[in-house]
Amino acid sequence: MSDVLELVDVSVVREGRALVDQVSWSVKEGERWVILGPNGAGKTTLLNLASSYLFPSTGTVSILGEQLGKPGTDVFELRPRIGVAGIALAEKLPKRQTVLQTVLTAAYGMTAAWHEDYEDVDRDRALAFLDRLGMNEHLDRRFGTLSEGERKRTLIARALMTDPELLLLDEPAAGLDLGGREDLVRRLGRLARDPIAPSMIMVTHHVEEIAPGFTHVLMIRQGQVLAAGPLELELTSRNLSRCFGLPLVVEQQDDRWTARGLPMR
Ligand SMILES: Nc1ncnc2c1ncn2[C@@H]1O[C@H](COP(=O)(O)OP(=O)(O)OP(=O)(O)O)[C@@H](O)[C@H]1O
Repeated sequence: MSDVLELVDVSVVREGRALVDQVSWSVKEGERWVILGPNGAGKTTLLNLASSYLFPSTGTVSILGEQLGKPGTDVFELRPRIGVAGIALAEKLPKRQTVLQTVLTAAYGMTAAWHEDYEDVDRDRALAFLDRLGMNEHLDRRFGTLSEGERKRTLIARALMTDPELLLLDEPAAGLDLGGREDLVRRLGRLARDPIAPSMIMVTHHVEEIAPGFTHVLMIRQGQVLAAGPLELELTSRNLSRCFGLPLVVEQQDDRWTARGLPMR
């Protein structure tokens, strides 16, 4: 299996502080990774490196075989090969655009609808992804009027539009109610178990949001990797407690994970 993402001794330094500190990490084709860590740990910084929007201060980052900053690597050719669904993108998308237009514009690497002559094949693809994400009843709704859950599902459909080789999800279940979260976890699970779906990296704050089909976890604290490897080996009470800095018990049941703090004495 080839490397979809490879970080070697990567640091990102801002104002004299390492937001990501000497991180080495590799993601192979077909793997589905979860990044866990407390607020400010460096999760989004890792995702920004993986999306080619941030370059490391030191160390090397290679995405889909292309090393960032190396002569010959063109990030504008690389970016359409990476699907990104996150809050930062949602803020850039026009609120008056319909759900269908929001997904269709991704086929042309744009955020806004410039022209209406999209090809039927693109329209069919957009409709198929929206159906898969349970959005086919909302095709003509304006993006700005969607609920948090509907917005999140639209963004994932949009991220899939360019047929990416790597899919990056930044807290896809944040702000969802219990039903919305469970619906999204089921849909992400179906995507994660699809052998032709892209390699995936998802940032989350909660182990309950890890969908069945995810294979690996990276735990980060204060910019440093505490654990990285297969979920079954690394998502342990010991590692999670070290990561979040308090005693936690993690359990797995029927392909789902839960975590809780131990009572105070
Ligand atoms: N441009 C910057 N200059 C200085 N500090 C920054 C900059 N960008 C981010 N930081 C800091 O770097 C640290 C890591 O940020 P990052 O957004 O990667 O964390 P995170 O793990 O995603 O956090 P959260 O869970 O709160 O979203 C934080 O302390 C943040 O305040």
